[in-house]
Amino acid sequence: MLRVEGLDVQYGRIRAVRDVSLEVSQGEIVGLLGPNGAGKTSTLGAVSGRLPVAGGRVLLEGEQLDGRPAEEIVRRGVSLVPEGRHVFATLTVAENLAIGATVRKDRAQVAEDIERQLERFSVLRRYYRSNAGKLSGGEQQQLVIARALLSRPRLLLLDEPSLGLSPLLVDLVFETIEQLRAEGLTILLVEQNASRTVEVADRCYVLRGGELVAHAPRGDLSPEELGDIYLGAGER
Ligand SMILES: Nc1ncnc2c1ncn2[C@@H]1O[C@H](COP(=O)(O)OP(=O)(O)OP(=O)(O)O)[C@@H](O)[C@H]1O
Repeated sequence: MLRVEGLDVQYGRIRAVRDVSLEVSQGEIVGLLGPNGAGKTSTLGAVSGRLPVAGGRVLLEGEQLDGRPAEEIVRRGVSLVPEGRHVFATLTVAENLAIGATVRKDRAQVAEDIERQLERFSVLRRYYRSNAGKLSGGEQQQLVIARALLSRPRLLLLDEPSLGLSPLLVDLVFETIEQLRAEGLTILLVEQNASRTVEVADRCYVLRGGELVAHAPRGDLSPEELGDIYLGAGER
């Protein structure tokens, strides 16, 4: 479904991603692991059109995504849940959800999809008319995932969804990821929580210093390799 070929991403003269190639097939959960500053967020930025591609190509089902505006990429079925749970704090949960559906015209189905997300994340129903800024971190994470789903993506890009959450909420996030895959979604999951990611992902890529250093199917990343990722992260 997604093919990234020889991707380079630059911030001025800083090369954040160098010659990265990866693939995500339909129905897969693919993990993208690596320590702070490895280039994971920059890779998702380039795929989602939020950052310019300095070199290489990004293809969705064979069609070129790089060079297209971010909104068109959403319309083509790729939705990003950015790092840091960026909700619109002064808007209600309802308004935040509606923003996720702005690329769609099928209003009746949007209403059905909102209902489906409120069933999935019951806390969002409870706070539907409250300002999103009042939600806890875990609740905001549920809101940004639900908001991303409202564009009806075929490919979901998740950037560190479990970061800073309590163990119970980390469980909820990973359960949600597995549920979404069961519903037919394809997922590229950026995480520093390597041990949980290798449990759910069909395959994992490991980035370090902007370069791809490993690619392994489920079960193929050794404890030593995982340990390296953690050590590289420098915080666990
Ligand atoms: N806006 C920016 N301007 C300049 N350099 C940046 C910018 N954003 C990221 N970088 C640099 O690009 C490199 C890759 O950063 P990136 O955020 O993609 O890594 P990451 O693997 O997602 O790490 P993290 O887990 O900390 O988000 C780092 O060296 C970082 O300092």
